[in-house]
Amino acid sequence: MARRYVVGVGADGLGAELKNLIRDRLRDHPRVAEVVDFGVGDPSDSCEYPRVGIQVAEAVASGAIDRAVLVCGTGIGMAISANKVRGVRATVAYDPYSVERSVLSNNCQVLCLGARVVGPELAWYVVRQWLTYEFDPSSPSAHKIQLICDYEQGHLTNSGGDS
Ligand SMILES: O=C[C@H](O)[C@H](O)COP(=O)(O)O
Repeated sequence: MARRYVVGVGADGLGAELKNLIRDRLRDHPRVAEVVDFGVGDPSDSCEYPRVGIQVAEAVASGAIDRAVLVCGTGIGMAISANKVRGVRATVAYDPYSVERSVLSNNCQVLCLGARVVGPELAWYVVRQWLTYEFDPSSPSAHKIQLICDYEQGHLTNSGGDS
């Protein structure tokens, strides 16, 4: 039996309409146990993207939600904001390979989309594909994620590479 996720959704005004569409469709998705909507719901809402992105990422970090979809104009501001929260890995991705690797290589819990970049059906396709993947903690990628976690905790001492 495939795991079912508690999925958070959030947006600024530019992303509100696409976020609402994704939210409504996620509610009927078999891999989704619950959808938590962090707003904003109205395209005229002037709430800045970092306020929503950080709030949603903190919910991921605390374990209140498993994964999240964040939408702004490009997805970029949401990804930057969410990645500031310790333990959270967020990415913008649209092509199938990047969507797959964002989970299987990078264990990203947050997918960010740009409402001014993709249409609603491609966005929904990407979200559905993203839900099919689950990170394997025993994979060879796991220790690389651990290095990021170590850095976040102040424990990464080597600079790596050729130095
Ligand atoms: O990344 C930021 C988003 O695209 C946001 O929706 C718009 O930000 P701006 O108003 O600063 O361009």
